[in-house]
Amino acid sequence: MATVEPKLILLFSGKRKSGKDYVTDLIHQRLGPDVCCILRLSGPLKQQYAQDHGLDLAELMGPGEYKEKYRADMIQWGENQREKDPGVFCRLAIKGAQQPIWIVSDARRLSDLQWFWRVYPSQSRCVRVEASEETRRERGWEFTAGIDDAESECGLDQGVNFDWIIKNEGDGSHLEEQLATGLLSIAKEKAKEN
Ligand SMILES: Nc1ncnc2c1ncn2[C@@H]1O[C@H](COP(=O)(O)OP(=O)(O)O)[C@@H](O)[C@H]1O
Ligand SMILES: C[C@@](O)(CCOP(=O)(O)OP(=O)(O)O)CC(=O)O
Repeated sequence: MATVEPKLILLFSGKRKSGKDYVTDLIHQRLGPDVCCILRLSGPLKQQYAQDHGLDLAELMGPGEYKEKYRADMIQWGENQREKDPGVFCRLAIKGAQQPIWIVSDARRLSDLQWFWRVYPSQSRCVRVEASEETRRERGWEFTAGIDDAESECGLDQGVNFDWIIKNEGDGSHLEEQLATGLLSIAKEKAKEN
């Protein structure tokens, strides 16, 4: 099925356990599956990695220790693929998307953002989910050298002027209010463009 030209692309990034999946799931629930879809750059990466290495894809896609066991090698494997073709996982992730709003839940590198800025310059907005290390630890994060100090986690720490920053501390008591305000602001901006 051909990919439909989107009207808006929200490119989410954030540290491990900052709440990227949690927040994007909430937005997806709010807007509904007819209006928006969640696209994961890690989806096609994990699919190919699992196939190449004879691993359990469902486990790799899950939140547990299995993914963490292979994360470092997946990162290296993925970067090797990106060196050959920077947009490879972006193209695969959007394949067949039909909804007008795309939520990319896991942008990690400038090359990810640059691909969307180049191919969909007027539709792409960068969103950062932020949480303190304390909150992230409460959610099960532990600093891991070679991962939390590498491009996969730090690639967007500098040099990006985010269109929207979402603070997702603790139980996210102010999260709903931020989502309502942020989505309304983007909708108003898009309405002015058209
Ligand atoms: N605002 C929140 N309230 C309650 N639980 C949250 C909140 N944000 C994240 N979580 C939980 O924290 C864990 C990590 O969130 P997740 O979205 O998987 O992080 P990321 O995708 O950034 O690694 C998950 O168990 C998720 O349900
Ligand atoms: C190799 C990866 O794609 C693995 C990403 O897996 P997830 O997207 O499941 O990670 P978190 O949700 O942040 O815990 C990272 C990369 O550098 O491409």
